[in-house]
Amino acid sequence: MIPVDVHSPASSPTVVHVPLGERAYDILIGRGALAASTERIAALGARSAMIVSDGHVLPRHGEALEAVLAQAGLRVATITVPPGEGSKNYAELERVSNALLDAKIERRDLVVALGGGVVGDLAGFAAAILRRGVRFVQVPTSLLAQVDSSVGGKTGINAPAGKNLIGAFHQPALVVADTALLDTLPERELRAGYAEIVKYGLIDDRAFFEWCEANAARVFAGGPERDHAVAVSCRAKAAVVVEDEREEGRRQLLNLGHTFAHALERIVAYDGARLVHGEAVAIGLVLAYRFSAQLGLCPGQDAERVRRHVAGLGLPSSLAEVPGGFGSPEAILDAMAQDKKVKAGRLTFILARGIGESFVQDDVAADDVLAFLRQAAAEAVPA
Ligand SMILES: NC(=O)c1ccc[n+]([C@@H]2O[C@H](COP(=O)([O-])OP(=O)(O)OC[C@H]3O[C@@H](n4cnc5c(N)ncnc54)[C@H](O)[C@@H]3O)[C@@H](O)[C@H]2O)c1
Ligand SMILES: O=C(O)C(=O)C[C@@H](O)[C@H](O)[C@H](O)COP(=O)(O)O
Ligand SMILES: [Zn+2]
Repeated sequence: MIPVDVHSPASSPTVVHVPLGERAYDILIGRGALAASTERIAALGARSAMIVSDGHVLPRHGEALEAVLAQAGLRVATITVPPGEGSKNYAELERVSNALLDAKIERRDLVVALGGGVVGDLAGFAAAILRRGVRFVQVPTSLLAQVDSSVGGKTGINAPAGKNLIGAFHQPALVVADTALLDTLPERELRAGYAEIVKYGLIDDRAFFEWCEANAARVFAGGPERDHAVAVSCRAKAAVVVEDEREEGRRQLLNLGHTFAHALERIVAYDGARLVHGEAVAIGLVLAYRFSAQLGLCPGQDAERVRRHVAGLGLPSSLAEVPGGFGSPEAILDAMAQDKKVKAGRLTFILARGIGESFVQDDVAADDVLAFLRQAAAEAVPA
């Protein structure tokens, strides 16, 4: 089964349906999607909702969401967490869970995540474990969250040992990706989110990568290209999730670049002032292609083309660009041992035979990884 676009009259949101049986849901995409979602939310039949947001997003978009929820007939409570990756931890999970219990949120009520991927992952995980599973709605407000984290049901928090190591699969009941909410997103976060867009081209859609090369500036500027990129990304992600919801096979492709990225995020101790997730992914995508080229799997020109595109947009593309340093090749390899794709102690990487031709490679030799990391570490920042 593949996700289905439901055609609607002009100016209505684009609807991508995610056909996951009893866990099926819709993604509403476009400017004004939030205001247009009242009936959909009312149809979920909840009595109460608790908005989980952060201190940057709530003051900008909280009122609009509260109005929609109230119009849908829901009683509304709110909790905020500090902005940034540091909130994906046990302490915030406990605080959010207790707030949900204090508000007497029941299984059929709604946890509504209003924010970027941090809020979505944290609130989604709280919903997954509260009363052994409460419904939740994603209202993603960062580009990254609209194109990736709000779809697919991966929820969780970080552990000192590694990224997203404590979590659960818990699908949302609805995703409302109102692209107008991105108008307040800082430029750095917009760029970081773009890394997860171009990832879909690199995974299996060369034509979309070429579209990205031609249109990245317009995606940053807003307008129809941005909405198009969000819709293409959601469709691409939904197609993979529908095929392999719990990441036993093909879904691992969505992890392209992430074995490197998550290791770097642990090394910077989830300090977004140094590196945010999308920036780590940008470096990881370039390294995954360069590693593939070093192993003789991928033409060097393709790896260079990926690097040029990423670097040309002002995203970091090398280890040397990790602010404050990346530790050492050995530290990166050590962090990779906690990757969730590890099987029987052996590393799995997403590698590529070319642009749009990625594949899952189990049993990658640690010596090959270390040799590559040593070479990548020795290089200066590329021109
Ligand atoms: N579950 C998944 O499938 C999945 C996929 C990709 C990434 N992730 C996770 O997502 C997280 C990264 O998400 P992110 O990049 O959205 O980070 P984020 O949630 O920290 O948001 C980035 C920053 O932008 C601010 N912000 C968000 N929306 C805004 C808006 N409209 N206006 C003004 N400020 C706004 C936030 O307050 C924050 O400071 C990471 O933890 C990553 O692991 C999860
Ligand atoms: O949805 C997925 O599957 C992904 O891998 C998407 C990634 O962009 C995302 O960063 C995800 O959270 C990584 O998952 P993890 O299982 O490697 O923690
Ligand atoms: Zn990611």
